Amino acid sequence: QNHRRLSLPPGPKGLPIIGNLKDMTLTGLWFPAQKWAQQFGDLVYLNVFGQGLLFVNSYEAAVDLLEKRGAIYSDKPKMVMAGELCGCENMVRHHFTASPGSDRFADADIGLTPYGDRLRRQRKLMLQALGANRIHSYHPLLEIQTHNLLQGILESPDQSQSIIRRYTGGLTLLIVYGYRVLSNTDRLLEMADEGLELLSNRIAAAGIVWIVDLFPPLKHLPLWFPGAQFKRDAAVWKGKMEALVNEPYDFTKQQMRQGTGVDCYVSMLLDDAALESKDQSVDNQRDFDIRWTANSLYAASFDTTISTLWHFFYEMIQHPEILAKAQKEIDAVVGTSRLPTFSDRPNMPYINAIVLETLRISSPVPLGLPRRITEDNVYKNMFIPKGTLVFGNNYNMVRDPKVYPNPDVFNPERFLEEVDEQTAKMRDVRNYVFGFGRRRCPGLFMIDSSLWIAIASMIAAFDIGKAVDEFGNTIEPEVIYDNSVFTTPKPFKYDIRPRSAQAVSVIRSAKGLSD
Ligand code: HEM
Repeated sequence: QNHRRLSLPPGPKGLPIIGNLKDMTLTGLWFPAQKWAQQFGDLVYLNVFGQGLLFVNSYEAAVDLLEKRGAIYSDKPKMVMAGELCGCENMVRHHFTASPGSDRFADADIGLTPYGDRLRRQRKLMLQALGANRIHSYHPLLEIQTHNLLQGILESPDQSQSIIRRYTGGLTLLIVYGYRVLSNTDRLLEMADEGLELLSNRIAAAGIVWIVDLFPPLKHLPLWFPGAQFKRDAAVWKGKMEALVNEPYDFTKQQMRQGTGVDCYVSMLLDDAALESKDQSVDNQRDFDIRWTANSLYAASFDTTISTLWHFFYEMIQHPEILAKAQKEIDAVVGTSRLPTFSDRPNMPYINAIVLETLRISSPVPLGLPRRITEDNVYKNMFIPKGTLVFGNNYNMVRDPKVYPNPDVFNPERFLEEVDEQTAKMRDVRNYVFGFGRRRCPGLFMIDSSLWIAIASMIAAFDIGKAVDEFGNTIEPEVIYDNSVFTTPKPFKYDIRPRSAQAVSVIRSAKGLSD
């Protein structure tokens, strides 16, 4: 075809056969990706062993390709390792990858187009239960879970890092399954943590190119075969991933049968389904879809939430003046005799601006989750071959100095400036960090609420500053990334303490999970 003569988008030069393998980093791929964007422009193309990788670096190009041409830019990479071998095919369909045509799918999807139809069905469920008009149903749970977070930090400020991890995992288990995590050694929480570690750093990491994904016939290697370690790993990982999907889901169903459940993602959807169905039962397909979407939510919300919260702490430590200004706003609106609630939100624009700036500076999924283009395509005279993996480089977009002057500085005020409508639209960070078009993050209303209440409550209750070591020296916090998909920083030390004796009693008396 003629357009095959057009040139590919520009990018760093690769080597024969391995292509740009050496340019790929296992962690922090968004850093070189930003440099390539500055050097080569809106589209950057690389190849690894002949597999094309396209980085979409500007909002304009993301809208043109990922939204307007969504029909061919919304597929997910086929990852034999994550999907077939590790058993994640049903979950990763929306989260990381897709593996159409597997047996398990065929069972539940007779007569339907395997890819498009399932995706539409499952996204509909997620938007139904997590859409703007349902999100207020979760507010009581979010407030209670946040009180638990504050109480945990109050009792053990030195362990606030692990308390935040527990809060984040527990938050998702609570809103998705109505499951209350009451101890650090909760079994489901530990299972989920391990499953996620496997998924994002081992199984489906964006920077890792599994040899079996490049050469799918390798999946037939016998387990004992030298070099088939990936298959042995996969067999173990698969069992773990399946337990992670089934156990919490079965818990919710049991609670519902006993009449002891709370309103959560799974129970709301099962109730909706039972209302819709004539015989009051939930059909297998719906059951399957709810089960797997629920699990995807866990995976999708954990690292993203952690990333935002740790960046929030880092910025508060670096900018005591911002923390003080935020506390002043809270004291004026909420007072000091109670904690903030969602009804205070409209009256606290500065806290809102901190939430937006935290989302911007953390860009938790900096390169989006990879898509796969299903047809050859031409854009601005550049040829993009079918099968190319496509990354929406939102990390670069939220650092565009034309839209966000001094982009590397944490400055909530940028969201409070009076600007014309067009500039305000371009500055809306939610247009970037949640991705684009048909695969845009369905959790954006949830995170908007959960992040707001967590940030507002922590600012109301605590002073946060630099930690001091045993010799009295200040410890400078440092953000070091050790994840390949999300901007989750490694833990760093900080000092956190209640603002006053009154804050202590307000925190202690707030309604928590065990009340
Ligand atoms: C600050 C927090 C979050 C950020 C920045 C974020 C960002 C993203 C991004 C960039 C994508 C890929 C979109 C694309 O391909 O264009 C995504 C997908 C997704 N997110 Fe989020 N997310 C966050 C939190 C959450 C939460 C809390 C949930 C669940 C409650 C969630 C559920 C999902 C799901 C299920 C997908 C896959 C959608 C699909 O492929 O169709 N996310 N998210």
